[in-house]
Amino acid sequence: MARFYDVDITNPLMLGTALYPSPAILKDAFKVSGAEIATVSLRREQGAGQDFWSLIKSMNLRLLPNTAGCYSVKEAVTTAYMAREVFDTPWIKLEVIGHTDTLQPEPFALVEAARILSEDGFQVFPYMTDDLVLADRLVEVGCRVLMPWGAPIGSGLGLNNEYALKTLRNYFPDIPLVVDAGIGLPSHAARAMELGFDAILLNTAVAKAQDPVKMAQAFSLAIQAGALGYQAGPMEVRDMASPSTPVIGKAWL
Ligand SMILES: CC(=O)[C@@H](O)[C@H](O)COP(=O)(O)O
Repeated sequence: MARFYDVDITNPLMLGTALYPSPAILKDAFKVSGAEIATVSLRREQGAGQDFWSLIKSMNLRLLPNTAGCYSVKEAVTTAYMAREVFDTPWIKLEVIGHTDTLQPEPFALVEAARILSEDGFQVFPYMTDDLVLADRLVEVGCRVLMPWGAPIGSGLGLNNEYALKTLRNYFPDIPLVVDAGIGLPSHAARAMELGFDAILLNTAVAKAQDPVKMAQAFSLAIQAGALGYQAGPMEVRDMASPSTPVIGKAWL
């Protein structure tokens, strides 16, 4: 179970709502995944029409509005205020993009926007790189959840820097950590959970799968397996072989 600000979540899979082949497939993917949280983009889905929003509403999900597509503090903060108004939630997935090709977050603007929003009562989920110092600054300005990327949005590359993700886990044992973006396969998500992450946010890998509903189920199972593996306490990895069959009594043969 993860706790985001004052909300307990039983299913650690968070799904995006973009790029699905149809609204019916989106709905079935969410259903089969058991995801409780959906991220929605006020800006991106502005043209989606009333049917899209009615569908999202009917699915009874907790919404995490995002500031996708924002490139400055001003844009992100303005979008966050609009999202709070429209969705009536203090939650905001804060994206301030700094690079058009990699969609890498702009760390300085991210911290500044997170500071402004946290001071005004928002509960900020910052989409960030996996940088330890950036994480420190975000916590200093009030973030109580961190969302480092696995890899660039939509790339499907998985966990590009496991060392950095492990470092974040070690240094922030009490802050819920979510891998957000770049996940391509269920095994990537399982691995992040094995590292002790609290949840996974993904979109493209499910929406762009040949069978999004089946893929949503695969992710759900993989995340559950990874979380159980972490909780079970994995064995210590060694460089040397160690026989798994007892050797006692071998001399008698
Ligand atoms: C939907 C959303 O918020 C994305 O910006 C998110 O970061 C997911 O990324 P992927 O599409 O790579 O899973």
